[in-house]
Amino acid sequence: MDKLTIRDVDWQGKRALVRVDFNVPMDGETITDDTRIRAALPTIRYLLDHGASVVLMSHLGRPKGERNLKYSLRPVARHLQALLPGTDIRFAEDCVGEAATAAAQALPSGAVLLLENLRFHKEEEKNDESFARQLAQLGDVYVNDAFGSAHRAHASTAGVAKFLPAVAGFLMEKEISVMGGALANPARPFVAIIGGAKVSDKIGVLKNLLPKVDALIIGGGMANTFLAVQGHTMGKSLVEPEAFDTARALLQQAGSLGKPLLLPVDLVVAEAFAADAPHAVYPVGQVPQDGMALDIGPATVERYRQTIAGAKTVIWNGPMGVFEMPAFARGTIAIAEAVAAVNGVTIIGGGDSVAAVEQAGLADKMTHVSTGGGASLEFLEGRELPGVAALRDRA
Ligand SMILES: Nc1ncnc2c1ncn2[C@@H]1O[C@H](COP(=O)(O)OP(=O)(O)O)[C@@H](O)[C@H]1O
Ligand SMILES: O=C(OP(=O)(O)O)[C@H](O)COP(=O)(O)O
Ligand SMILES: [Mg+2]
Repeated sequence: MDKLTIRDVDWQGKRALVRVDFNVPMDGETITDDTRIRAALPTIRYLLDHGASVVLMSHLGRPKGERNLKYSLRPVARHLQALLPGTDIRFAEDCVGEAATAAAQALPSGAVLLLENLRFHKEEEKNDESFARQLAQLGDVYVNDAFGSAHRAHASTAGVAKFLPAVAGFLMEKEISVMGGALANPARPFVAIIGGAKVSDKIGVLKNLLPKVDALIIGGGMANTFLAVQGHTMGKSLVEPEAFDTARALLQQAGSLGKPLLLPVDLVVAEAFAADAPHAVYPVGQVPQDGMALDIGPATVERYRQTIAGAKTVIWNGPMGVFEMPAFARGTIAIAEAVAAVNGVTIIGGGDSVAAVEQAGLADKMTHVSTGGGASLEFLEGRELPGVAALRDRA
């Protein structure tokens, strides 16, 4: 990587302001997968071992600029304490203002302060300059270790780098080098699998991804929008009409490139978005008016499995269904098994996708488990990520 890293800084007596991606999947106050927290530990440990104090900042979920304790990072601070026993871990109720400033100033070397959710302030996602300056006041050197958020140009991922020396953490460095290496000249067939719920967020990436891959497999919430564009009734399923034009253009692009773009042929349809909702398998086109497609069906799994089995490189982001509910986890687990069995390079990324693969016990069967979903897609697209661009170039 052509960026400075934490190895290039003398940390003795300095306060490191570190952007991490602690946007972990939660069930109430329980962290259901702590991969993203554990992935930041090498950076945190290095800084502490080299005489720094560490101020951590992150977002959690999408609280839309308002303080909402449902999205508090306090449970994450407790978990971090369990992962780093013997380390002084503190928590500040706000990421800016008096509470944050006083706590940062009082922080002795060897101690860690986690700030409350950055997205409790609308200025974060707006990349507001004065908000970025307030964050910058909390440290001497800025470290970005939040690969999972590096595709966002927010105050904590980009703006803050204007006001402090800015370097990469070990996770950021590792993600960029592993993904860059594996995908620079991918062995073929190269198959991308895309699912999940951030449809309008991620659909734009597919346009640049399609020419690079040999087949594009679409499942999960993402598939519903494509099926709707093809004229199928989707009942009460997650569908994003604002993404219809992009989906239509992609179907055309796939046709003119002669690239297989695989969509579900059957779906697991539930009567409600609930773990115990009555559900049944329906062929695409027969989803009842009041039904919700919450997983791909068995015939779809079989088709996807065949394409995956022949792949030499696979990149996967986004679960095939609402895997958090066991009744709708089958498609995701079956696809995870198919990817795990591939004799080639397999990269799975995304906070929720990684949780699903961990839950299936298949994470160590993958070549690389990335902390970034949207970030890895944009990286793969060939874009320079704003969170990386903002860091200091190696001279
Ligand atoms: N058919 C579907 N309808 C609604 N939500 C879905 C569907 N399929 C998958 N999801 C949801 O998508 C979420 C993950 O999406 P996303 O955040 O884009 O993936 P990742 O975190 O892996 O990048 C999961 O919480 C899952 O329940
Ligand atoms: O969870 C994340 O991305 P992912 O769901 O694509 O893996 C990142 O923390 C970014 O979150 P955001 O998509 O709300 O900016
Ligand atoms: Mg996610």
